[in-house]
Amino acid sequence: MTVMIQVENLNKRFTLHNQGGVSYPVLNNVSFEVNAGECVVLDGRSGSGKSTLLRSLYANYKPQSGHIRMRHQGALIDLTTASAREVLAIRRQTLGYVSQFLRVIPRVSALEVVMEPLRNLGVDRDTCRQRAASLLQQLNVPETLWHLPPSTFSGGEQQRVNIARGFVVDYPVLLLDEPTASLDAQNRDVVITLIHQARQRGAAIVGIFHDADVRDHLADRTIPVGNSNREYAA
Ligand SMILES: Nc1ncnc2c1ncn2[C@@H]1O[C@H](COP(=O)(O)OP(=O)(O)OP(=O)(O)O)[C@@H](O)[C@H]1O
Repeated sequence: MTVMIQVENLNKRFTLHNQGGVSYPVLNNVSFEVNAGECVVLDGRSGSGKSTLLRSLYANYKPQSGHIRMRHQGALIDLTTASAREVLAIRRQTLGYVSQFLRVIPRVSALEVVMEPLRNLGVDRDTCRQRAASLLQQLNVPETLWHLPPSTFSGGEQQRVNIARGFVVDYPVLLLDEPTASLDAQNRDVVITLIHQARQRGAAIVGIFHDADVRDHLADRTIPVGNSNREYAA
């Protein structure tokens, strides 16, 4: 078994500088590992820190202490000490992240939005276009929308464009924050299939899924997230 993600004694605390510096812990000594070909689901009540953990795994948040190691080109690299340049390289080649909402870029078509991560790897335009079109088709995004910027798309259409963008590269590690939240049953099943396929090709997947059905279909394991004894400090 190949360990792809190794989290060790992770501590994350937020400090609200505009609220008199009040600070509170969200993640307390979190440790776990995820192997290639495994899908683990973060489990905890609302506000327990699931998204915070996922964003920390994407190096959006810097923890106060602990380690987050990702296998990138064969070696485990600690994201908590990696340089900005290393983090960008890891995101480009190794680490995919599907957030809850699409970050809409004005004037850029849905097809281009989906193609971009593959283009950034130096893949030729035709291959990128074919791969992006195939994903948009699978996710039932009507072809009439492909050449329009997604800013006017419905919530579910934007989410499907976001999912296509997240799956256009065969990332070795995938982080999924509620990818099925605004989807109907048919499209939810397409996303479940895409996640299954990613797992089968050996991706390590960490997800947040509130839908119990989706969790049951996908979870090899759940990782409890939570801090029942939050202590506030000024
Ligand atoms: N950027 C931030 N600054 C300050 N506090 C934050 C920040 N992000 C999250 N928090 C706080 O950290 C706690 C955990 O939030 P988080 O979004 O990780 O929870 P969650 O488990 O994903 O919740 P949900 O299931 O409702 O989406 C919450 O109390 C939230 O208010």
